[in-house]
Amino acid sequence: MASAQGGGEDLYELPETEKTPVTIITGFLGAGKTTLVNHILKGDHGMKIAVVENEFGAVSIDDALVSENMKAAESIVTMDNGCVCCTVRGDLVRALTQLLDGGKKFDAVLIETTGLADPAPVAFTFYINQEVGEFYKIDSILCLADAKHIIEHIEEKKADNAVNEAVQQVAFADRILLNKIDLVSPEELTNVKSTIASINGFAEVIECQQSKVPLAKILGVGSFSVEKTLEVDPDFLDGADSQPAKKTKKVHDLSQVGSCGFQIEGDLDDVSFNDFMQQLLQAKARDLYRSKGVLSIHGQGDTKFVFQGVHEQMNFGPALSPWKPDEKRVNKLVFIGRNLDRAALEEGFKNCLYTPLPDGWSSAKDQYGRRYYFHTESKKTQWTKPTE
Ligand SMILES: Nc1nc2c(ncn2[C@@H]2O[C@H](COP(=O)(O)OP(=O)(O)OP(=O)(O)O)[C@@H](O)[C@H]2O)c(=O)[nH]1
Repeated sequence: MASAQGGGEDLYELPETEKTPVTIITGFLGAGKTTLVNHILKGDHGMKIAVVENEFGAVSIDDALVSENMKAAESIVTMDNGCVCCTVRGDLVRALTQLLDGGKKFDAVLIETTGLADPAPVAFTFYINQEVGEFYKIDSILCLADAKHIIEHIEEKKADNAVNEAVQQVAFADRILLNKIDLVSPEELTNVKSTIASINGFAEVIECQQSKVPLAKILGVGSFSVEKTLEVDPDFLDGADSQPAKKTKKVHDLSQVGSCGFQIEGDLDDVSFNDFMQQLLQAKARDLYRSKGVLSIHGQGDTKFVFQGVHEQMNFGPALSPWKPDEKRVNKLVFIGRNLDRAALEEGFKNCLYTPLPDGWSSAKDQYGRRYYFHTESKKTQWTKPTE
């Protein structure tokens, strides 16, 4: 068998203390993983940290949302070729070996998995791949849990042979950051803590907001233990000494979960966009796990807007930097969720594009923020946008 930290014979030459510690950051979509990565990078630790990122979604938005803080990372490798747990032996191995090829020595590596990743195959990579196992060791598997939404995801029914990613993420963690406690009542907090404890009674649970936790509690903690992992998943190391294909486990079934990414050039009409999002949330907040966008709004000069949503929770505001003078105004939007109607979403988004009004028409907003249209000469007034 290949090297197994905390057990088994170690066939690799590099002593454990020389290996680069890797923190695997898991947690369902929108739980606060990127917020945690930013918190770590901004920390006053003097460590050289590399980040391996993985996005589930056709349009890459995270770059626009986190670029400023990411400058603090020594190196960033992005894997956008599907989900890290499904392509694990390809993308992840490549990303980690790419860091080695760069010749820099890092004090820590953070792997931010997608919210839909099953952490087991990610951790397994450290045992199946000789080069990865030789130079890296898992320091800890951290799971971000959104105190407001995690129970919903844990209770979600899956096909018999399919993994519930939210359960797996909690089960495999050796540290659980129970985030967004500002969004729950004390009773809800107690309830979510007992649900987590019923899945994983071994991991330390740290309550937090905005993923803010003392770094000493999460980095260099050496809390990953292969023995504990084997308690959760007795088959964890099956196949580690032979072919990866031997490891047949529950399937990672994302058949109903999809990512819809759209890009349109131009400016958006703010009222139309608001209406579009409100209607979407009214109809689908439960199924809409995650939404992210970068927008150019008509009448707002060079301000670039970003928004981030987790179910019905939406944050909207100016981006870290404005549109550059020569930058194309491309609005990007990504929705991730269950049973999403791509065509309807695309149509709805396209209808938000600002188009000039016909001659003589003007518009204003009433006291409720609703837009109405009026003809400057005839004084005709209407709610719908005039076409001529
Ligand atoms: N109210 C509240 N919002 C939070 C908290 N922590 C993070 N958020 C917000 O939750 C949203 C999602 O946070 P991210 O850090 O992007 O979550 P993520 O897990 O990286 O999301 P994915 O990469 O899409 O899976 C953002 O809008 C954050 O600002 C918190 O403690 N309270």
